[in-house]
Amino acid sequence: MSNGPGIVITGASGRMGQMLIKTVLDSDRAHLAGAIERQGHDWVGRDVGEAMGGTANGVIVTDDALEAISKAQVVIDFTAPAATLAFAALCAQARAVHVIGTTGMTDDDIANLEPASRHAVIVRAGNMSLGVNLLTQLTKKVAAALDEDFDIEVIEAHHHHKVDAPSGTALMLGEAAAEGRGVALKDVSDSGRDGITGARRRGDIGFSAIRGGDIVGEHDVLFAAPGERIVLRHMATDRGIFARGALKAALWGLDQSPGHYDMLDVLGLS
Ligand SMILES: NC(=O)C1=CN([C@@H]2O[C@H](COP(=O)(O)OP(=O)(O)OC[C@H]3O[C@@H](n4cnc5c(N)ncnc54)[C@H](OP(=O)(O)O)[C@@H]3O)[C@@H](O)[C@H]2O)C=CC1
Ligand SMILES: O=C(O)C1=N[C@H](C(=O)O)C[C@H](O)C1
Repeated sequence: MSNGPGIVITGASGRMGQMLIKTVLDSDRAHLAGAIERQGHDWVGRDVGEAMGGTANGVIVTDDALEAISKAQVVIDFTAPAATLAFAALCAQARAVHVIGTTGMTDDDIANLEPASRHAVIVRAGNMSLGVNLLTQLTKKVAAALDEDFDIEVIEAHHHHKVDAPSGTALMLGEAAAEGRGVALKDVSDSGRDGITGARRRGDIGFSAIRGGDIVGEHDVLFAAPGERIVLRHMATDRGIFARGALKAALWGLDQSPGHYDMLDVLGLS
């Protein structure tokens, strides 16, 4: 007898895909209903437990996403923007909760999720950990309390495989800082400085990205003024924090009406 709702994991062979599979298998509140990989991937047709180097668990990796999703209540998806948009359409069709951790989505990509969110629950966040979501609220408060004498910089560091910058988390923190200041991030964002950039513009929110080794994810929000600095910091040392957040979002999403939600909604921090 299987426990709780059936959850499908996309991008099963990925760093987060494997962590999510372990987290769902360890949970007594849900069960693993499917594991999806793209067509031609060498995991397709194999038992996912064995493919991960462990014991068989009876879930065979498939490239037939619609078939897998139609048998589940939830899809947890940490893949890539184009794949996530395609999975959103399938989740809407199957009325499955779609938990999206994928980052690097453009404003157009996010707008393109809207039709799906009219039929199914979407929970999307660039970071699913409790710590980072709490940090967004602290960032907003500090930014609201300080004036533009304090330059705001978001500094992030990740492993050398990461393909997008600034990270989804850095953008969440930048949005929170902008909200605290009562400005739109798009009007004050400054990322990718290189060459003769000119002096820093008062009121800008800057972004810097470090890529190296196996860094799981580190984020500083720096408030720098003449004579003093405040640094708010989050350090992730284990991808399990993101997977546990995603599972929490999945279970929460089952009780919601169709719509587009984030982790602040799930954690009751909004
Ligand atoms: N919100 C959060 O809390 C977190 C978000 N992330 C985000 O999650 C995403 C994945 O990160 P990570 O696991 O490190 O990346 P990986 O590259 O390790 O994994 C991505 C997986 O998605 C698969 N994939 C990509 N495109 C498709 C497709 N079209 N159809 C099916 N599968 C596809 C990849 O397959 P293949 O290998 O064949 O390309 C791979 O298995 C990133 O956007 C990252 O920023 C990461 C951690 C936390
Ligand atoms: O790609 C990663 O690894 C991570 N991505 C997310 C992001 O872009 O912020 C979350 C976490 O920092 C790890």
